[in-house]
Amino acid sequence: MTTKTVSSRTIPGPAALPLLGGWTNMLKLFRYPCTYSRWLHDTYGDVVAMANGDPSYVFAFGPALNFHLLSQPAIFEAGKGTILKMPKDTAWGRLQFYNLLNMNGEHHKQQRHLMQPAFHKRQIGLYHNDMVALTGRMLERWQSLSQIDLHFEMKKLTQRITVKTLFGLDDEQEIDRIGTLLQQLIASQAYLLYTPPIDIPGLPYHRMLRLAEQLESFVRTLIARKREDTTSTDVLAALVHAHDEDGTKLTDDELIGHAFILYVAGHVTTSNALTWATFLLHQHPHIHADLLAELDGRLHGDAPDLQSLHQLSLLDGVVKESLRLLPPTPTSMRTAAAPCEVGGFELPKGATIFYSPFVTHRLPELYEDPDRFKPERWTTLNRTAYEYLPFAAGPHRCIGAEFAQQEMKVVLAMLLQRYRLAVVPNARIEPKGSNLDPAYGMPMRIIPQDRQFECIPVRGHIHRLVECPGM
Ligand code: HEM
Repeated sequence: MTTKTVSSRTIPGPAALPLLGGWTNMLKLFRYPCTYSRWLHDTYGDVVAMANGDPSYVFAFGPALNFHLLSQPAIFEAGKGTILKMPKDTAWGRLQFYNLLNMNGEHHKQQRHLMQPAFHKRQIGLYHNDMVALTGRMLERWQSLSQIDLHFEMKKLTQRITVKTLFGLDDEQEIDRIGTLLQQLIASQAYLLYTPPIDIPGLPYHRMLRLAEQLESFVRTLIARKREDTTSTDVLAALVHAHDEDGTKLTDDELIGHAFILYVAGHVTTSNALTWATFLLHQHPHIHADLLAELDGRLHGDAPDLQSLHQLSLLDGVVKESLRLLPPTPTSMRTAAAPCEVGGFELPKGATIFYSPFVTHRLPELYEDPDRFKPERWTTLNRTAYEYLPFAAGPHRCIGAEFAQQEMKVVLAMLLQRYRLAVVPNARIEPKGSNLDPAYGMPMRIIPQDRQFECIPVRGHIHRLVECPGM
């Protein structure tokens, strides 16, 4: 066993403003997770305190500290937001309690073990037809349009794919109705930061509880249906029938909580990843042309089947590289379950430790020309789980990683063969917030695929994040 020397030095980092403490620095991090975290790393090094050296809020950078943090779940716990204090005997409390992202230890291990088969490669193959059908319907609809907000369209598509594959619904109106209910529920969470959790009509908390009850009742009915029907191939059906070696199954409350978090964790991240991948391709006409040649050569205008998805190596590189450059979860965090050591500094129990896939992905010692979009690098490059981690690493690694990559490939392959999207000239392009949403959308003109690839100049914060030849 190696003994670590613990430093008595103050942890380096930015100063905090009087009275406001570290809040202004936190706000900068939540608003600009990429540029701010990169500045912290460049200025202060691998371990940074967010305010005046306070060890309760620190940032840990680089593959070695990613490993330290993510491979020791007993010391560095996931989740632990304030929402966990919500009463567990409400519909909303149950949704939060039965949520992989908030679970730790044996409980997390057991629940994850039960959920894993629903995300096995073979099982994800069963969701393929839904991904193709819903993408095809969106592309048909685009035929009558000349301009779209690609981000809005991708959100709608991934929302539909998630609801369809999760619940196995066939009726499009029902898919949209449940999608809207889930969206309203997510949006109502934001009010919890400003308003008291008091269940009185008219207050946001009351509204949130009623929405959670509606969702709960809808999923309970579906669960009952799926228990009867052993032929369904959706995620919920797989979870309903999943069991441990000793026969243990997921309870209804657990199933409802997992269904909700799969929706929350699955669609925003994937829609942003698709938006940025498409944008990056349009800023790189040569790569765009090469990718279309690869798709033409294998698919001849058709939707990809599962087998051909594995043969499209440039498409694979494009997906990997866009997730490297603009990962939809650029930073995340863990909480110290006990006093601990990080990078030679002692941290107290309860300390919040942030880590950054984004900064790791931009380290020049790991990635040559780190700010350039070079999908071809992935034909020879091999990186460890802690050096390339758009889906995190360790026991909480994204359970939907294969699902998301399959979905991205299906959508990109179908979209690019049919249309050439061109960014509206001079559009303001700015990835912001904890999921890198394009803050001003992604306005694009729709042109039937004519292979006249061009790089159209844009303005905005994106120039600080990606070096494009034409930008
Ligand atoms: C490009 C798309 C996606 C990205 C970039 C992404 C990223 C991540 C990351 C970084 C984490 C770990 C967070 C942490 O603990 O620090 C995570 C966890 C998770 N993701 Fe994803 N995700 C994506 C798509 C999906 C999809 C499609 C699903 C479901 C269908 C999903 C479900 C989950 C769940 C349930 C967890 C919690 C896992 C656990 O705690 O054991 N994600 N994701």
